Amino acid sequence: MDQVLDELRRGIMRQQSPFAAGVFSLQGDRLSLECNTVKSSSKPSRHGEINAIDQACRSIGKPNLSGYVLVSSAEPCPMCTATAANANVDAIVFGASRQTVAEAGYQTLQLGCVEMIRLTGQSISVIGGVQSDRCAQALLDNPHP
Ligand SMILES: Nc1nc2[nH]cnc2c(=O)[nH]1
Repeated sequence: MDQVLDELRRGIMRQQSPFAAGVFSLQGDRLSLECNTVKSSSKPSRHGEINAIDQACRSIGKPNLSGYVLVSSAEPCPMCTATAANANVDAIVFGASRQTVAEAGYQTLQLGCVEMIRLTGQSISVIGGVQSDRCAQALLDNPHP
């Protein structure tokens, strides 16, 4: 999560929204580390998690991340959770909750990551609240304009 928070700060310095994510092996080796690029790309789908999943798949040359974990600074939205499930990640780890994302003024679809994974029927572990104070602070310090 430390690396993800560093990437979030790099994104803020590039005038991006305060979200970042990475894909790591179960041993902790990094496959990708990306920030949200919705603003610079004008594409609503360019969440940090989508960028990290895309880059991770590109780096291994296949759209399958089984054996890998998605780590995100904030609770993945349904779009990102579905993409992680499509890529067969083993687990999703996140920091700030969707309630904090909403509190900072960013749009959130009120379907939680755990509920979304349950709907997929896949057995993907979800661990929320990791370094949640630091992740929440990064959002609240950089609210939606
Ligand atoms: N988790 C997450 N929530 C968001 N809400 C708006 N953008 C993002 C993003 O990149 N990640």
